[in-house]
Amino acid sequence: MSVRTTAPPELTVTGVTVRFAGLTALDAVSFTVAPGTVHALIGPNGAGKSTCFNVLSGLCRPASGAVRLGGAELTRLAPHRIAALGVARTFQNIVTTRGTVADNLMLGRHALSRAGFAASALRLPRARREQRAHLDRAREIARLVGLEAHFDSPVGLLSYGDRKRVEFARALCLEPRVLLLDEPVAGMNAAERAATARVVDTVRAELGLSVVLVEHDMGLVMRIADEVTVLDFGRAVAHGTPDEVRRDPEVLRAYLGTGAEGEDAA
Ligand SMILES: Nc1ncnc2c1ncn2[C@@H]1O[C@H](COP(=O)(O)OP(=O)(O)OP(=O)(O)O)[C@@H](O)[C@H]1O
Repeated sequence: MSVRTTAPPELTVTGVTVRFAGLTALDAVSFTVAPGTVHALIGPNGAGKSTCFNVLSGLCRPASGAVRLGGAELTRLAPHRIAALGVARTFQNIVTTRGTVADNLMLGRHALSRAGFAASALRLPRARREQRAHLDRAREIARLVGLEAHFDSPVGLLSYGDRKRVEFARALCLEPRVLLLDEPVAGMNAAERAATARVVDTVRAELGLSVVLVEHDMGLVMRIADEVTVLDFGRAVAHGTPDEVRRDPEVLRAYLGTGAEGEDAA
């Protein structure tokens, strides 16, 4: 079974530029995600956070720049190759409404399956053993994210917060070394947000992975991030700990705009 126990490699983003027609969505953006840390990408609407996630996960090819995971070059690889190298992502909008929690998590395990379709279809002993091991691991991951009691429940019957957690667990089922979380608490109530923050702490501690987080909820970012990169109009305008970026004049300017005193900063 593919369970990684060593520390994740460093994820480095160097001079990444993305252009859409005349618009520069990312302008020579660089940052480093240290092994085993939670690194948040924040910034106002349109700053380039989603574009950056799309580059990291292979959905968008940069015009220039590089993304590396340890010694492996990820730049311009197809999404499934990037996932196989250990970078899994969640999506902001939940697409999962069909099947049980177990079914959805087993879809995540499918990419790791070695037995092959024919062996599984013929129910050969090796394939059965492998299926059993994957199911056990999926159940273990459901426990980590607090979904064990719902393991056999249809996803469509779960609360919004639980369905977001299914998406989280599905990404974890790929046994990533780096997990990209796209707005994991968007639309959640306060209790669900607090529960998700605890889950991020738990998976980081128990699985030892690095997390890259895009999130508008500043309370969550300040509570769980070790490092923050602030994007504004496609440029990385600040890096630092949550406390450092909170006090950075460039960050205040990006969020409030010049002369826009009194606007909401989040
Ligand atoms: N496929 C695309 N084609 C053209 N322009 C795009 C495309 N995707 C993003 N953009 C533009 O690139 C810029 C960065 O967008 P992006 O979605 O990355 O920002 P964001 O920080 O994620 O914003 P939000 O917080 O609103 O999700 C925006 O001006 C956006 O309109």
